[in-house]
Amino acid sequence: MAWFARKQKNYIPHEEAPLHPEQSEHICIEQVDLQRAGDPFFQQISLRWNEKRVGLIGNNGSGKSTLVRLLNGLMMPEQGRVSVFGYDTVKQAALMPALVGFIFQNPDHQMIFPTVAEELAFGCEQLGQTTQEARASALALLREQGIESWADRPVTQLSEGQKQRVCILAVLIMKPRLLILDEPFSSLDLPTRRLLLQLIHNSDTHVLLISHDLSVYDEFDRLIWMEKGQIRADGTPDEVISRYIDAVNSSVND
Ligand SMILES: Nc1ncnc2c1ncn2[C@@H]1O[C@H](COP(=O)(O)OP(=O)(O)OP(=O)(O)O)[C@@H](O)[C@H]1O
Repeated sequence: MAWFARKQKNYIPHEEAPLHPEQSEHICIEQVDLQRAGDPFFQQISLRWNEKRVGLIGNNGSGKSTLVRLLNGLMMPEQGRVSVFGYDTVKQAALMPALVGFIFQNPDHQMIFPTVAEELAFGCEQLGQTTQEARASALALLREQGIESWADRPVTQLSEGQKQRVCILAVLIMKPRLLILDEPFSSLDLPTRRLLLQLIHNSDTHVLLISHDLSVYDEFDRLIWMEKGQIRADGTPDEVISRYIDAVNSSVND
């Protein structure tokens, strides 16, 4: 939610957030109930993790997007509690935009500035930098990525993959502690997908990635498989992918 985080008027950099008595290294979903379209969807769902690279898979409608929206405060549990590193997503909702960066499938829904450098610089200004400092930080990041020549390019003239790369950089420059990506690669070719995966792996933030392309989870620490609003499996990517493929094969053969 680059756009969401960066449009917050009362943005509080998480380094300045008051210490919470329950500050923790974990992301926790505790006994959460939630309805969708008036029907119970999550019932007493619980999850807890602190691994750096976590994936989320499941068929269409299984609840992946709903689950990640609980983590950035875009949705609120009806029962139970959701906390990110000890910060309650409801009671401390104002901190979520700084703690949790969000990337959607469609970069056009996230970009709000005319040029690449402005898109990146805005996040730095939110962190308290002056306009000049923010532009210098944006240029430094573009240089580090080998794409300094993009600085003054209009974002409308970038390809989908280039836009998604800028969106990811615009979120990473704000140093969120958790980066959530909801189907970020679906319209991208293989080389761009690999480049963006590398970018994610090189960052030291916690990552939660939703993808229908199972090959992206190769180097992930943990994979969670959702089905009909429940956790069907949770383990290493190899274990969970093999169980998922078996289930898909047996449902196709039924
Ligand atoms: N805006 C909405 N209003 C009401 N119900 C919704 C809405 N969006 C999704 N749902 C319902 O919530 C449930 C979970 O959907 P969700 O989008 O979380 O699934 P998903 O696993 O992310 O699916 P996909 O892989 O298709 O993106 C589904 O039953 C869906 O019909």
